[in-house]
Amino acid sequence: MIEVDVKLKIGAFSLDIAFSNKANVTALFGRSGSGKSVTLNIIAGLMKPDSGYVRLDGEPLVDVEAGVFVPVSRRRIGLVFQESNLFPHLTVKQNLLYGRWFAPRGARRIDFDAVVETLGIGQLLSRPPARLSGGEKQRVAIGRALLSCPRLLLFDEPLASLDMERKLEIMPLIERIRDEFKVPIVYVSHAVEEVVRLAPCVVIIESGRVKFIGDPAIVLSRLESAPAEDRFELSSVLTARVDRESNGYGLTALKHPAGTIWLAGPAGPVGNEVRVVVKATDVVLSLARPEEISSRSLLSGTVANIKLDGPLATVEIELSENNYLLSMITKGALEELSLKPGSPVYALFKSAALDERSLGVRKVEEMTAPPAKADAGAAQAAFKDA
Ligand SMILES: Nc1ncnc2c1ncn2[C@@H]1O[C@H](COP(=O)(O)OP(=O)(O)OP(=O)(O)O)[C@@H](O)[C@H]1O
Repeated sequence: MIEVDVKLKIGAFSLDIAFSNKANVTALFGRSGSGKSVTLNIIAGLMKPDSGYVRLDGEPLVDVEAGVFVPVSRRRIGLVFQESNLFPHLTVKQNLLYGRWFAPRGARRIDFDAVVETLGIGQLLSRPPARLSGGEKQRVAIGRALLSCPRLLLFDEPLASLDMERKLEIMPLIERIRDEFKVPIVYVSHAVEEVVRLAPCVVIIESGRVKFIGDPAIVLSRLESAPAEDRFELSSVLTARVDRESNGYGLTALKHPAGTIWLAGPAGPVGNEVRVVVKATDVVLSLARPEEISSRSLLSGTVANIKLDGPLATVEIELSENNYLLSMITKGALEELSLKPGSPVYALFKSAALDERSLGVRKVEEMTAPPAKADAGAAQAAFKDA
């Protein structure tokens, strides 16, 4: 359990953050300059708050009023930054052992070989960091942090400097650390996909304050709590179940209470619960059920709220209880459709706009039996069902 209640003024910026969370991963999410890294630095002990406390499992790491400040070296917190910060003069193995050196003898519960195996870095042990790719460096940095047998791992945008392929390699490793090594994590990220996949709890930070805290699937999809990102970042999270494994066209039908979502790839076995991220700019609204249209996913709902911003409008659609979808359309379209709270609407988006890779189901052959006969007739029937 992490408890944070701190205030800090640095120059013109003032931070006043309070949250507590029992979940294994807490994501800190917010736009650039909102105070995520300062919060992380206070938890790590790299910055001292003006007032307040940080507690880990009830034990204060800092408590200004009580005069407690545990120095960084004694907090037993593992840090992983955007840049791996490996020691250039040490080999991978020496970098890893350096992390281990920080773990008190009695607390070395995390096994060197298990970490090397989990992170897939066995073949890199004798190399210097200069001979590693960006993704490999990050894996070693995660290993070094893990081998210090930390009580808490802090990740500050660990995937931000990597390309999509590398991100998709490392995300499952962070999931394994979360699930197998059971070290609690505080994870700073700008990426909705990372937050949704890794964290059951997100803290939305805006201008140094906590704006909302809760399940990312709810918090990120509501107008009142969605972070004030630029419009291309605004996304909703839909929770659905695999209804049918891939049809003849390789699409997977996901059952959502408001309709069917078609995903352009695998999503695991029938019944598997998945969360898909839909960008607000990808969602089209219609008053009538559209026919003969290329968009595959069609959900029905009711307009809950509307926020105007210059020539654009963000429409929040209630799909089912605690299930919302944001759509960004033009103000002109909003007026032409006479949309207002309570209006029934259909929301459409293209399967091609959904990134099935962020679900973490990568090997089609492992998850889905090949279709007995991928004939076009069966596939078209599947489409009609949708
Ligand atoms: N050491 C410092 N001295 C002065 N101001 C600082 C210092 N560190 C951070 N700030 C300021 O505090 C504010 C919050 O910075 P912070 O790095 O926490 O933002 P962030 O949310 O992590 O942003 P990003 O996503 O871009 O990393 C910014 O206005 C920043 O300029």
